[in-house]
Amino acid sequence: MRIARFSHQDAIKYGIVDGGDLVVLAGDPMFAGFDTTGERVPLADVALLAPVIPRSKVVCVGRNYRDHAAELGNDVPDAPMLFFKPNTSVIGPNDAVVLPHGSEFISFEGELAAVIGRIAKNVPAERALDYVFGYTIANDLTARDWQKTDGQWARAKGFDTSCPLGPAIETEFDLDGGATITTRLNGEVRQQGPISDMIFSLADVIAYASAAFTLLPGDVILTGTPAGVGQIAAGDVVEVEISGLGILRNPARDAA
Ligand SMILES: NC(=O)N[C@@H](O)C(=O)O
Repeated sequence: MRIARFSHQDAIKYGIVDGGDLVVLAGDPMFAGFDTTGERVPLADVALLAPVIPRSKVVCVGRNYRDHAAELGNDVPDAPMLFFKPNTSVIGPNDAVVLPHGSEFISFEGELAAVIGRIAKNVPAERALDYVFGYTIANDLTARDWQKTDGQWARAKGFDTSCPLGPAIETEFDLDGGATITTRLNGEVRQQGPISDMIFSLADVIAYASAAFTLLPGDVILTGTPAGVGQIAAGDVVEVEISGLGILRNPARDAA
């Protein structure tokens, strides 16, 4: 089932994608279940939004693909290397990435994202995927220069608009189905890597994270990026495609 969050006639709604239409849901499916209102809205008539605004946090994993760690001259970690992005960094499909003043190098990083559906604390890896509501696409935009100079990654990873999510949440996505992440910059393929290359599985990451902090319904986990990251500039368009989840497209512009 593919679930979208969208604006239509000045209202924010949730809906199940059904061909070219959205079957409107009575409320936020994460909290209100899947009752529908019976209303159908053409997809062409709506503006897709980020499929979820994380309740508390976006948890990210760094250097979870060997080839990406290597391309930046980094070793792979012994355990999932976690960092956060604030929910104020989240934007939706087609929203502009605003390149922050003061950074000379914003990099795209295409990633698979998981949306947590139940409160998760001290969850063992064997049961971790039971806590996943669904899957979507993310772009872990990074101020590479601040990442080097600041020491801590709060600014480099958390600036406004640094976390595009979308286009929708897929509740039936096969993690072992051979999906690949493809990132295109202005139509040119820059990243292409199978999610099977992840060093730490999503289940490992949920178990590791939930041992330290509680994951809430609506929290999002970014699972790392494969090799091929690069700079994005004003006027560019970046697309991240994951087979089975669609395409997340975002233009970039300079801050006013
Ligand atoms: N270099 C860097 O920040 N990478 C991480 O975000 C990652 O590995 O996905």
